[in-house]
Amino acid sequence: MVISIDSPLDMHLHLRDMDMLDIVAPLSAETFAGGLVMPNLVPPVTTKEAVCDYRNRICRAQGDHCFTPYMTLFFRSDYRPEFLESVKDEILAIKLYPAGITTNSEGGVSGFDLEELSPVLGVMSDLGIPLCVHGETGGFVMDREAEFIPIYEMLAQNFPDLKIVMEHITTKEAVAALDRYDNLFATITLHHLYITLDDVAGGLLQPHLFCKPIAKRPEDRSALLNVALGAHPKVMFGSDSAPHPRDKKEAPGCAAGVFTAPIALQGLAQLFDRHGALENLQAFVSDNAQRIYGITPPAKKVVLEKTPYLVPEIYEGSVVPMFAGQSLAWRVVSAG
Ligand SMILES: NC(=O)N[C@@H](CC(=O)O)C(=O)O
Ligand SMILES: [Zn+2]
Ligand SMILES: [Zn+2]
Repeated sequence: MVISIDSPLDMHLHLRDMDMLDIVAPLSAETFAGGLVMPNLVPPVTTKEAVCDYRNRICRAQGDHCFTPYMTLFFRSDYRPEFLESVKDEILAIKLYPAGITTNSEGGVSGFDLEELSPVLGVMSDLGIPLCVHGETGGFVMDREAEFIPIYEMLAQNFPDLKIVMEHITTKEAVAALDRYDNLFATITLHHLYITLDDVAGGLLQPHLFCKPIAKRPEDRSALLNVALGAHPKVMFGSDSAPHPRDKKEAPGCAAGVFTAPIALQGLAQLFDRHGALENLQAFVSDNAQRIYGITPPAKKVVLEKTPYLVPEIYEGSVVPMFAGQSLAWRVVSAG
């Protein structure tokens, strides 16, 4: 069996910098037509110059693959309106992190005081710049996302014209919030469609499946599967592919992040096929994002075939993917 996907998009992607960028950028660019590139570098991407320089480094690293890096800026509440106006054509979204909640988020916001956030959110709304959010509180780790939903609601109510993307959702509470506000959208990762906390910590600890937000309960995964497999019009694929060097994962103090970019389309094809939902994969992995963000990615046809594919144990001796050493039921035959 063969399927083809037009211009697959990864709307939440960590490409990192330097050596890691050189390893992972070509892997995303090989099978995806574009991706929303996260700004949590060290230091974070907070100036127009940093956005443009980073885009140039990505384009150099991706080789001759046809791939559009859609850039983001790291949210700060002290951005001036003139700055936002001057940077708006270089970015697709601004990404907000609560301070210290995930990898390289120390420079994020330390509270959700509307008065403090309003000036920047108001200008973003006027300029049509979407807001992407890592939505977790500092509460108990399994409750962090559900506790954050009232903050999403407060933002959605106060800025009805601002598009707000709940990034990498993991709970049934986040799925339920989607339909309560016209301006709330979400990305869903591959790993959160496959795993629960049991897969991470139910047996021997699996560092390569450890990420923020942590994988949740079976009923949460079911809620995510329901909207992803049904290609709910407000959800998009965002891998949250978050590579870390192997020695930072297989270590005490394991870094958070699952590396999925090179196996994401194969993993999605296997999942949608298993659930008899292959006809919805195109919408989940491209069409919904095109409509939500108003983008037209480069034309790229990716052909997948139902033939076993052995996932590499490691890339460039450095970074271990999800499903390392395991066989997936689908392989990429061609992309271009
Ligand atoms: N998801 C993760 O566990 N890690 C991401 C950060 C993020 O997306 O929260 C990373 O940059 O490593
Ligand atoms: Zn995040
Ligand atoms: Zn991320």
